[in-house]
Amino acid sequence: MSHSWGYGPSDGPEKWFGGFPVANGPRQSPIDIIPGQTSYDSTLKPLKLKYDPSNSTDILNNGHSFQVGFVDDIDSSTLTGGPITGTYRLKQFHFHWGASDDRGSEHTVNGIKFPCELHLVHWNTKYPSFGEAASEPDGLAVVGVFLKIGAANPRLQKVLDALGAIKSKGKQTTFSNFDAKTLLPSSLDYWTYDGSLTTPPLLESVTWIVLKEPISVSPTQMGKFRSLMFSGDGEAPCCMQDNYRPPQPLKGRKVRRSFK
Ligand SMILES: NS(=O)(=O)c1ccc(C(=O)NCc2cccc(O)c2)cc1
Ligand SMILES: [Zn+2]
Repeated sequence: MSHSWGYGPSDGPEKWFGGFPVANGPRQSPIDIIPGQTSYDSTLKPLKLKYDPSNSTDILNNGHSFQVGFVDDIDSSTLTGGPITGTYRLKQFHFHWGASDDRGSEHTVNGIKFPCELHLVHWNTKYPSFGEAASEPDGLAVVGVFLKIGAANPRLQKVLDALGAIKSKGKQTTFSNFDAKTLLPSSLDYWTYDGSLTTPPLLESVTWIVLKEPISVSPTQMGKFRSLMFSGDGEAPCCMQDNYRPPQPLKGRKVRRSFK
């Protein structure tokens, strides 16, 4: 069965059920977060993100987005606290964005789309590897951060300046000494719910932790995201944009919040 999926009319989110039936499962992501329908949970702990800048390794165009990878064979860049128990290791971060500034995020808030959304992907160290954790209901934790149009964000610049070297699918280059913490907003207030990967294989193994406060991005910086290609060298050029899955049915799930 061909597992080639994408975001176009013939291979996009409305077509993923064919190859990945879990697409219509009970805990799919993303979702529309309706703040008035979330429950404040005073037992939720503060998020603890401890990222070691020396852990970043590379930046890769994987044909769906681009991701910055981290060394994850020791507990040096970790997520603890929040809604999770135990220690989760940072494996990579990546983004989803639109063809124009009016769309691009995967999660929405009261139906509002942001132009971009950052995902910091972590896996539960009670399992031996990311791959094994990815098939466990408590295997992954992804921190989602919204990007909102405003002043240029200097903390994004190092990432954006590297995109020229990974324009087409499969391109990869070294990316060292990047402190992922600099991408976080000042407040770590969050919403949390049980969900899934938002791309195939859509595994229902993600504890989602979506920060309430967005970080800024300028229209020019958004243009740099859109300079990437879904396509590889020698293929028909296809701009990397609108690489987001729309919100999925809540199916009775509760969304909790860490703040009053
Ligand atoms: N957009 S997302 O954060 O939900 C997301 C995070 C990671 C992945 C991912 O790692 N996909 C590749 C994969 C998935 C499961 C097992 C694997 O070995 C690899 C996909 C989506
Ligand atoms: Zn993502």
